[in-house]
Amino acid sequence: MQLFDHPDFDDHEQVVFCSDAASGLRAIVAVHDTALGPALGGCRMWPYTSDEEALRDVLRLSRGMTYKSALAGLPLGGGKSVIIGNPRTDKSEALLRAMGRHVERLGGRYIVAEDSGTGVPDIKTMALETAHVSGVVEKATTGGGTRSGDPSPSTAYGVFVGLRAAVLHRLHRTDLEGLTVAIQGVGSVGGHLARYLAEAGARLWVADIDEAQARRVADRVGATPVSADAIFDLEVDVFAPCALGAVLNDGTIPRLTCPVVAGAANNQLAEARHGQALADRGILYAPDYVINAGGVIDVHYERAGYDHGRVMSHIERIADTLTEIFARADMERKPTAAVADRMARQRVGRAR
Ligand SMILES: NC(=O)C1=CN([C@@H]2O[C@H](COP(=O)(O)OP(=O)(O)OC[C@H]3O[C@@H](n4cnc5c(N)ncnc54)[C@H](O)[C@@H]3O)[C@@H](O)[C@H]2O)C=CC1
Ligand SMILES: O=C(O)CCC(=O)C(=O)O
Repeated sequence: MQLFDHPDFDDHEQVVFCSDAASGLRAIVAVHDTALGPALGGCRMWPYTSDEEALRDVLRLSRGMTYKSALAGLPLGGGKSVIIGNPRTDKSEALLRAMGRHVERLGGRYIVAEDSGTGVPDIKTMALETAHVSGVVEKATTGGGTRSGDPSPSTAYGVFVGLRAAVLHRLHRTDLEGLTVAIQGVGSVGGHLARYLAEAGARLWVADIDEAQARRVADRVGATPVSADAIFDLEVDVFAPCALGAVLNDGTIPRLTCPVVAGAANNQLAEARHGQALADRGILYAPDYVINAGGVIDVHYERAGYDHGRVMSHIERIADTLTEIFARADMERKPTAAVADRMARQRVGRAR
């Protein structure tokens, strides 16, 4: 397995392979860049079929976090971790505590939070061994209620305001009444996004490999459930990928007829060239790490002093950042993803 010469290595500051024989933990922590601050990023648990697949995922995810925090204007660097295993069957207190001890050994260079396959209780278990966690504290909302440490509702809100900005730019529409949206993956973020969109009057189609979950969300928000494969072929205004990565690839892009792709999933482009492939088809792509920054904004304020109103207005600035990226991409005739990458690298470069 390549490491320093890995195509996704991208000068990572530190990559740590973690194991714990007693609990069966096998994990990788990737710290991409700490120029702007400590590397904050979620811990994904997934039954990777090879170590190589896990390494590639964590390297791409952690670089994405550097760019995400940079363009969200946060004093944070980029990192991420993956646990190799099935979150339904392989999770145990011993395994999560072992992961917490590995995070603690990094001395605060990496701060762990939730991602696919981990939730608030898991991060709370890690917190028994390390203080370097976020996404765990119950927070008061402006409506007078409370919200758990789970950043997913904030991520979904950011995707919602970002999607609105993309629709305004590409379709010149200021309201979402009757807008048609296909959501791929209706777990934590996709489920909340469906609610925001339904409340705004959008017509929704939802798909999930967990078909019961797709039906539950569809019933709740009045959407139409479709199969996980059919979601790419719908004639809709917006395709919102909210499952896992590499969903925009040589096989799927030719099937899309929507003018806008705007969703929460990390690493949506299988390869950088797929940003150009979308632009060639006239599809406006909202770069993933820009539109899905609501979660990292939320967990940042959890550590820096939480004020729900301030968090929401910071998240709403995602729309301004996207609008700037779309305008520059139009002007320079470049894919939006390439423009966003350049802006993020400039911000990190200035911090260095
Ligand atoms: N949770 C958060 O706050 C944030 C999440 N993200 C990203 O958003 C994505 C979704 O995250 P969560 O909602 O937290 O994860 P989740 O695990 O709660 O939900 C993902 C859903 O997608 C479904 N799924 C997986 N593969 C699928 C496929 N091929 N077709 C259809 N459905 C499929 C799963 O069954 C699951 O219901 C991930 O890529 C994550 O990295 C990004 C920023 C923050
Ligand atoms: O949402 C989180 O749990 C923290 C940030 C993160 O990992 C992400 O944005 O992918």
